[in-house]
Amino acid sequence: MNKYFLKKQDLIQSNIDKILNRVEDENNKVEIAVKDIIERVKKDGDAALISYTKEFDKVELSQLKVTDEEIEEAFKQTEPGFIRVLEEAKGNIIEFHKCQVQETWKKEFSSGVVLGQKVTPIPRVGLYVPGGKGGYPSTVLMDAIPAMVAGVDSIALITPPNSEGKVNSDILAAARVAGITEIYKVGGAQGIAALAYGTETIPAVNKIVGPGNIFVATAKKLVFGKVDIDMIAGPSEICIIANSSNNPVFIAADMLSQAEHDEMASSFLITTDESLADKVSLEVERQLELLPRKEIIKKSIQNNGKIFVVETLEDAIELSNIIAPEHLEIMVEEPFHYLDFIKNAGAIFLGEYTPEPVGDYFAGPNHTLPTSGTSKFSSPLGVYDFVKKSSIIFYEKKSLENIKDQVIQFAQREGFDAHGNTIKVRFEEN
Ligand SMILES: NC(=O)c1ccc[n+]([C@@H]2O[C@H](COP(=O)([O-])OP(=O)(O)OC[C@H]3O[C@@H](n4cnc5c(N)ncnc54)[C@H](O)[C@@H]3O)[C@@H](O)[C@H]2O)c1
Ligand SMILES: N[C@H](CO)Cc1c[nH]c[nH+]1
Ligand SMILES: [Zn+2]
Repeated sequence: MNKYFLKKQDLIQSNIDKILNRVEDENNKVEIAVKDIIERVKKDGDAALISYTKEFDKVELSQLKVTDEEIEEAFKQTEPGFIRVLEEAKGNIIEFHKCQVQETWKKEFSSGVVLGQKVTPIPRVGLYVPGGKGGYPSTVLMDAIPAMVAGVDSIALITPPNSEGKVNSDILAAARVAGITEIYKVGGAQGIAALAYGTETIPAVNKIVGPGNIFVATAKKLVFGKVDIDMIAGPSEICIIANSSNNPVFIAADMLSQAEHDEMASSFLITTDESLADKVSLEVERQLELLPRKEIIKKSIQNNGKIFVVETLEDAIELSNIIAPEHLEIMVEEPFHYLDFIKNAGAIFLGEYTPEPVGDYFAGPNHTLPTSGTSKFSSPLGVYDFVKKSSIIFYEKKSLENIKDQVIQFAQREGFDAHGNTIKVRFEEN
């Protein structure tokens, strides 16, 4: 694994972006391809979806919508033990997300003046659930539950079909557990375009959420404006801060957990201890040979597996804030002590006994998280993503009269007489 020795003066965003290969490429091939896909879906609707599914997922679909019978069948076929796990995870996810609910509020700010904010669920949302090898039933719960807690009325879920033209049965079982019934067998950029612009079969949505590979993340970026999106949730990332007191076996296992997702996933270790860096590097090589997805992992580690050796723990934190990782594990002793200094991370895992996959599957916080440095300005998927707000304003006659001159003066300064007239007609003889 590539090792970098960084001194304090090296900790500059542009340096780190170069090392991480996060430099914007104007000839971005993925973006060019995704633009074409979106245009064709806008023009040809379902026919484009079927054609792209044949090209990318290698399967010819006769229908895009999953039937109720398919959902029931998948649910019945799933081992009861796994349904219980889904139910238990669902319970944890609901409990966590209920804490995010924002209520409508209004209060009398001064006599006869009531102001407030009305919170309303977004009418219709689209959830993306990645295909992946075994599908992502956990993402069904993570995408759907906050939408339901927010009170969204209409929810469509899309996911790529498998080689038999079916949706993975664990995804359907998770959808049944979550209570999602509108499901389409389409993924990638074409699925995102369908949700944004609508096709004969798929009615357009107001907002698209959920993670996916680089094609999905790029398509979400490009349809933003026609619809809202949650964030850029692309290939997974893990960054671990550890020192000599930490176990290299744990660190390597945690790094490999995210490398396993995708050839473009990233795994970083930041440490003050060079001998730990070398132990982790060897341990990664040893453990990956034992894993079934070793070919993907090798590519991911080759592309984006990096170890940074820094001089102090303070530098480690500064570097982590520059990287702004999706997942940050703080393994050092007294991890809570460092929490205040972490500025940018999608999710923060504290201590040696909180490996990242606990958050992927079970703890309750959302696993749909900002990647590629976007945790500098984005948050985990949450109930807040599924609501919008309207301001509430009420003035009694007397209260309006008290402030009439100020409003009229503002209107005059901006040259908007019609604005000022709305006040004048109420208080002056016509
Ligand atoms: N950030 C998060 O919160 C989060 C959560 C879960 C998963 N993930 C990420 O989601 C991703 C899942 O990726 P995946 O590939 O398994 O599933 P995916 O559903 O995201 O992508 C599969 C689709 O990509 C499209 N595609 C593949 N090759 C293409 C090409 N050459 N041209 C155009 N389109 C192409 C196809 O339409 C295919 O159906 C991983 O990167 C994983 O790390 C991220
Ligand atoms: N680590 C992913 C988020 O980046 C979520 C996930 C789902 N299943 C396994 N992992
Ligand atoms: Zn994961």
